[in-house]
Amino acid sequence: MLIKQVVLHRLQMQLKAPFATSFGTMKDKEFFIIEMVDEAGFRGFGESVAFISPWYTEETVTTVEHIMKDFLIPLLFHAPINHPDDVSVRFSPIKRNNMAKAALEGAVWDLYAKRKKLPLATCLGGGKTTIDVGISIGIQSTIEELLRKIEQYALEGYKRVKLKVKPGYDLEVLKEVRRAFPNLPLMADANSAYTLNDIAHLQRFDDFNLLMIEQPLGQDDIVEHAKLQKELQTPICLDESIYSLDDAKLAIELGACQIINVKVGRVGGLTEAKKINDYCKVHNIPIWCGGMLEAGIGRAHNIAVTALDQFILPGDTSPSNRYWEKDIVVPEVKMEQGVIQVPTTPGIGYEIDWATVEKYRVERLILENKQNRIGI
Ligand SMILES: O=C(O)CCC(=O)C1=CC=C[C@@H](O)[C@@H]1C(=O)O
Ligand SMILES: [Mg+2]
Repeated sequence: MLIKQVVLHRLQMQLKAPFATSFGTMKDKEFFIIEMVDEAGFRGFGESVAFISPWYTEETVTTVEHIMKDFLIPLLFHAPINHPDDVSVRFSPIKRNNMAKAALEGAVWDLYAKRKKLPLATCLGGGKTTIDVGISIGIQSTIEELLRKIEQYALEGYKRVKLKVKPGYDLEVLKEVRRAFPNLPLMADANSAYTLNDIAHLQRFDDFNLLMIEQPLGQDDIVEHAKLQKELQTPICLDESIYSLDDAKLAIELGACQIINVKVGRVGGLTEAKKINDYCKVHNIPIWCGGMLEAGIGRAHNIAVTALDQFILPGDTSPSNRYWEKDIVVPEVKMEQGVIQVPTTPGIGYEIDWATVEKYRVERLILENKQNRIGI
């Protein structure tokens, strides 16, 4: 296929409720929808996940725009693409900038699946018909409020609860949550809020029967995580430290984690996520799909990748109404009894709700392929 046009729609959507982590609070989400048109008139869609500030990774909405527009899209226009797996090879001269790469690669995968008239999950090799859903709860102003939220989400059917923790908002919170919900599948995400000086403190997390503790130390601390894991009973799950299959290999080999959170944007796309799936399957490391407060298109990509077989644990891909008054896809992503159905229609399996896109759009950029090459 030959990419003829890419339209970048920059959207700004208000979250239903602010989301607080150890690194800051988000009230709304700004991102790009990538609309990609091929020579046959098929349209594929991707979504960028970087935040407005570089507090989760170094990328931002503005760096994603710059890298896509000035470097990656010209590479895509350069020559036809035989298979979406070729995109990461085409992008390899550009260092990192994984979220920019993944946004475009996701649109190529959707295009490819639509041309094949197959669901995206099927094209990736995923066989699940439903995916298990967990929820990530931001830092709350009081423990009472947190307990009330957990009760509500448990009633809605979520299969596990992830709490955000940070120094000063951890042991007491976990103790109260465990007291109120002794059997709840529970985990904690620290977003790098601790250091190796906190080993004794982190050992106290072992009292709460957590499924895992996510990213306790810094993103570059793979060796330190290996040291910490030796001192903890609770399995460590890495998030911010894993940018690629190579990072996953290193972390597993060093014993830095027992579980991996795979975010498609962070690892540079669906092809890399699939490689991590296959490697972790061989090495018996359970994985799950993390979230970046996505709107419907990113959510659809997450559902498709979670259909792969090593995505054993419930992910953070919750339904649309968890975050948005109105999502940008129809139908919206729905959860029933803690599961989301994997779509069976071609591509991402959701239609774009253009009226809603226009309502939230703050900028639109149309890039045409001026190279008059012959497509396949
Ligand atoms: O529901 C989601 O989309 C996941 C939310 C979530 O936990 C996260 C979103 C963005 C950055 C982090 O705070 C974080 C995570 O670390 O997994
Ligand atoms: Mg995390």
